Formats: sequence, C-alpha cells, structure tokens
Amino acid sequence: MANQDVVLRPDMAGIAAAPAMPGSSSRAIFACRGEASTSLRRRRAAVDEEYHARSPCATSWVVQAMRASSPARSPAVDEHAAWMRKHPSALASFEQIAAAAKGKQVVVFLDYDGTLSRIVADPDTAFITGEMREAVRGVAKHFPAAIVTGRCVEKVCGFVGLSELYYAGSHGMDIKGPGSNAAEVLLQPAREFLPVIAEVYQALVEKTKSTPGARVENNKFCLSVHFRCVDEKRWSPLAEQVKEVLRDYPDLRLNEGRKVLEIRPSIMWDKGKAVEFLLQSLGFDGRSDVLPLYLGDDRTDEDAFKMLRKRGHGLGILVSKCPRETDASYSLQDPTEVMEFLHRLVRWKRRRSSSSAMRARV
Ligand SMILES: O=P(O)(O)OC[C@H]1O[C@H](O[C@H]2O[C@H](CO)[C@@H](O)[C@H](O)[C@H]2O)[C@H](O)[C@@H](O)[C@@H]1O
Repeated sequence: MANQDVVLRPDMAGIAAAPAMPGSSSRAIFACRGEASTSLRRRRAAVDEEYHARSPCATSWVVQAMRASSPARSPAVDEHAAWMRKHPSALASFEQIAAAAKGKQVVVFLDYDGTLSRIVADPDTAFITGEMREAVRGVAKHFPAAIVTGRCVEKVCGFVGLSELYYAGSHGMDIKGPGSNAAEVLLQPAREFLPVIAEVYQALVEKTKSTPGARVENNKFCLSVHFRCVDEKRWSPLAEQVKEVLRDYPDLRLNEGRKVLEIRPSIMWDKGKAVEFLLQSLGFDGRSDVLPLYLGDDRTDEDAFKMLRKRGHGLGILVSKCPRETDASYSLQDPTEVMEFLHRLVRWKRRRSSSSAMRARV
C-alpha cells in the first residue's frame, strides 16, 4: 500500500459522549427497498415520530425497523429506472469516475459484508472468494485502502487475509494499520466500553437463547443480534428480549442492519468518522488532490457516504440491487460488480502509470 506513514493522533478524534438517543445521522430507520421515495419518506417520518416519542429501544420501533429491513415487494421497473438515474452504475459511469480521479490520489474504503462477501445465513461463513481477495490485493498495491466494517477487526482480518490494508472494525471503533502485527492499534475511541460490551454479550446470549434461530455475535466494541434465521412471528418477542437487556445500559444504542440488530456505545463515532480519521492520519485531509471512494451496502455505510457528500469531495458507491434512500452518488448491484469495479480501477491506474512513465522517457 502506498502512503503508509500514518501519524498517530488519537486526540484528533474529537470524541464526545452522545446522548443516549442516537443522533440523526444514525437514526435506525432502514430505507425500505422497493418503496417509492415519497412513501418511503412518509413512512420514515412516521417511524421517526414514534421513535422520538419513545425510549431509544422501544420494542414497537425495533420491530418496525426489523420489518422495514425485510421488503415485501420488488421495486417497480420505472421506480428502479428513476433511482438508477440518480445513482448510476459505477461500472457504466466508470469514465466519469476516472475523469474525477484524474491527477488525484485515489483512496479506497471498502465495507465487508454484502460488499466484498455475499450475504449468507451463517455470519461465520461469510468468506470472500479467492478472486475477490486478489482484486482487493490489486487495489491495495496501487492505492491506500481500508476495510471499514461492523465486524471485529480480528475476524475480518481472518476473512480478508491481507496484511497490506488498514482495518476499521466494530463500525470504525477499532482502527488498525497495515502490517502483520495485529496489536498495532491506531485508535479505539470506545475502549472504556469493553467490559460493558462483554457483560451485555453474555446477558444477550442468555436472554435470547429461547428464541430459535437468534444468534448474538460479539464484535468486540459492538454486538450483533442476528434474526435472519428467526421466524418473523418471533421478531417482536426477540426485540422485547433485547430491549429488556438494554434497559440497564442507557449508554448503549441500538441500530438495525440487514436482518441484524446492532448494539454499540453511544459515542459520536461511526464509519464516517473512521474514514475522516484515516484520511487525516494519511495526511490527506482537506486536500483537493485526493479522491476517497467508499463502497458499502448497509445503513451504517450511509454515515461515510454522508460525510463524503458533506465535505464535497469523495464518492460514495452504494451496493444494492434495489432503490434505497442514500447519500451515495453511484451504485453497484452486488459483490460481483464490486469486484469488476475494483479490477477496472486497477487497470485504469496501471494505464495511467505506464503512460506517465512513457512521457517521462520522451
Ligand atoms: O459493516 P459490515 O461489514 O457490512 O458488517 C455489518 C454486519 O455484517 C454481518 O451481518 C450481515 O452479514 C451476515 C453474513 O452474510 C448475515 O448473516 C447477516 O444477516 C447480515 O446482517 C455481521 O455478521 C454483523 O456482525 C455485522 O454487524
């Protein structure tokens, strides 16, 4: 990876305790696939209203969010086409992206589940393919690159198996630099929560063991309660179980992802902040000659898309087959298209490097 001389400045994180109620950037309302944007906004507003009227882990809100992440119908063709005009394919628009990257240092940020690996029922077997690994290796050879994931760093490092990358695990709360030394930590803004998270993990395992198919995953600084394999009739009792445990922990907050409830410390930290931290650490912050690209599929990736959009530099690429409200500029359908995009990026970089080498010789 290029530019590996990271400056360690944990103080730059600007971490502050957030109120127990999540802030707007992390509202746990999942854009329901297949809904027209107006009805989506209306529904979102209604859910938000209820959310703000109740406690952060009110069961009915949690169940609504669980249902919203499980769409009942496919999008209409015209609705999909309208969405694609707003968020065109990053493959079809590759030349446009290449033009934006011309003369700039591209930095690549990649989410893991649903972006590099396909969504599968068993989270422990969400491996990336050998081909995808080679594609990511190629990217890391030509650009500074990082994996930004909800998983714990150790697990995702094991899945990806590339020591040349930066890793930001636990939704960016555990950042590690490249190299084989897994202990080389750059930033852990929620370190003080480790004992609480370990305690809540045990409590959730105990509490949810009566729900067939429920599974609690320990992501070190955050926890995932998976309901992909839980019968929908049991979602409400499961939400109640989670809520009961969290009632004693007001400093933790609840969000939802793809058939998963995610529990994490209520600090003002997310994937967007992790990307900012990495850009600062690499000395790229605020530079107009740098183009960050962020590829992700999940609600939590929106924090990174939003940050790039707000700063007016960098491009978000949402991995989704279905229309979703998003701050990403472009879209890709699935991990296969992600792999194709990464290959094209590397080919583009190689072509540019060889033509500048030729120009230098003339
Ligand atoms: O930030 P990410 O890398 O996207 O991680 C988010 C969550 O991803 C994993 O769960 C998701 O993928 C599983 C495997 O395909 C799937 O079974 C589950 O339903 C999905 O939600 C991971 O297991 C979670 O801990 C992460 O929080």
